[in-house]
Amino acid sequence: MKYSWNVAREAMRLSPPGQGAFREATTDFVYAGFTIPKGWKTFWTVYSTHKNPKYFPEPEKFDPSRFEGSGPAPFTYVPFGGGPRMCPGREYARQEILVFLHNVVTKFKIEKAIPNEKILYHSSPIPTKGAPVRLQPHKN
Ligand code: HEM
Repeated sequence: MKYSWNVAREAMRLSPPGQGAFREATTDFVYAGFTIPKGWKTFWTVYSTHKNPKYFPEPEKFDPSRFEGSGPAPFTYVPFGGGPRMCPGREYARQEILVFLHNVVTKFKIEKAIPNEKILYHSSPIPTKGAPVRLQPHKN
């Protein structure tokens, strides 16, 4: 189910379920010209990392082929975080997403009821109208 997972990954790139997390600087460091002193709280963001055109050309375009081959460079695609505190539920989430996708796609034609529905980001992305869909069972 490589292609299905690439589709899911591209969806999580454009609309990450989690927006990032806090970290405490364990030492003084300089990032992009800013000095971050030891002990400061920092927030790493998933959303802006995923939209970096250096790593994701045409970042607004939905393109699952980005994940083919060796895929994005390390720490440029981080829906589950990275490093020692990376999401321990990521493999379970992958299985859940793929099982759900498989059942919906093989059984139904799915269509958004509100094509350009707005998404609000209250930490997690929330479709303003609840993302209603029309499902039509396949004929065969
Ligand atoms: C699409 C689904 C999910 C996404 C996008 C997601 C994303 C994340 C992110 C971004 C973090 C922070 C990682 C960091 O600070 O570096 C995290 C942490 C965590 N996630 Fe998930 N997660 C998902 C599903 C799950 C599931 C299904 C579970 C459990 C069954 C889970 C359990 C946890 C736990 C316990 C942490 C804290 C880890 C720590 O601080 O050491 N997550 N997740």
